[in-house]
Amino acid sequence: MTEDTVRPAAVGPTAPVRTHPAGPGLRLGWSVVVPVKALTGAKSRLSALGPLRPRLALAFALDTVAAALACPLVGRVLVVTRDARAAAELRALGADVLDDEPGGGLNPALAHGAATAHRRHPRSPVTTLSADLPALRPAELARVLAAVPARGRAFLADAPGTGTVLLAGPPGEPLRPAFGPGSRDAHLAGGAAELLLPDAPSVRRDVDTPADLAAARLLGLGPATAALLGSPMLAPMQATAFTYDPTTRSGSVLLDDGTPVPFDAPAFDAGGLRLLRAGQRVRIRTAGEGAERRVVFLTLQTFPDPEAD
Ligand SMILES: Nc1nc2c(ncn2[C@@H]2O[C@H](COP(=O)(O)OP(=O)(O)OP(=O)(O)O)[C@@H](O)[C@H]2O)c(=O)[nH]1
Ligand SMILES: C=C(OP(=O)(O)O)C(=O)O
Repeated sequence: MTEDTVRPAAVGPTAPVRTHPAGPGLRLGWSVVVPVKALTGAKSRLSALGPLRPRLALAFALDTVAAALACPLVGRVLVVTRDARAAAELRALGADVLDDEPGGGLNPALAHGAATAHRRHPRSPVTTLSADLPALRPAELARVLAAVPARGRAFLADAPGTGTVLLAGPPGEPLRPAFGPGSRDAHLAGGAAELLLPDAPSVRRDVDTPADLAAARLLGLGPATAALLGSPMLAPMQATAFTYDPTTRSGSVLLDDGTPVPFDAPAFDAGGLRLLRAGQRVRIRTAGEGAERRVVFLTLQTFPDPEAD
């Protein structure tokens, strides 16, 4: 079976462009449902960022929602979250916020958000949008939404091609979300059409890992994420390896003023090293202050830094 035959529902940039019969004064537009996990548990694969991780998850959501609200085809953004801080900051941007009931995780949250959107705006098509798209550009989102066929559900895979960043459907049609590992295949198997757009890298660039963050930087980060990562604590600096435990892949470095700063396995892994010896000169990035300060990225001075501008 060829790749094409296993994608019977695929549509591409030549698919008919959907238009909406918006009369004068009517603001139909897409309803965009954005799920935002409670910040304390969000983005666990970015744990190398230590205390910065929840703030980064919020910055991703702020940049995603701001870009969606700036998209000309979007009528409104409905955030689904149980996080009070995320709710307040995203509401201030102009999003509507729903509580994360029934609290069963991502798919029930999305089904709840989509059902509410259908009820409140029955003539609008509905799409989900992941909240971890810090490089999202409004014009690229418009290109994707314009390519959604008028009938049936359609989805856009994430940049690695295994997950899903967006699942869309016509007014009134339940979205039947199947997010989670391998969701691209699950949505395809469930009968949704795959959108095959060559030209929407910022919509597909979800950020789960430090390498994803480096890729998003190259596309251009939104203002909230850029401001957070531009903080002086995250600037690269030199240090000296002090301790290293190969069983836990954690240890500490000494800054050039003699201050020890710890690192854990995700920070070590982010730099691509296999081992470290006391006394080696390293290049690091740190986050947090005082006793909270820790190394979030570490590599040998001679190795490339994937986060480098
Ligand atoms: N409302 C809500 N959103 C969720 C939930 N779980 C995940 N999300 C959101 O769904 C999208 C995709 O989730 P993931 O990429 O797995 O994000 P994550 O769970 O923060 O990241 P990891 O901890 O690395 O898996 C993001 O917008 C998350 O904020 C949930 O239980 N409720
Ligand atoms: C939940 C998903 O996101 P991620 O792959 O980013 O965890 C998904 O793609 O279905």
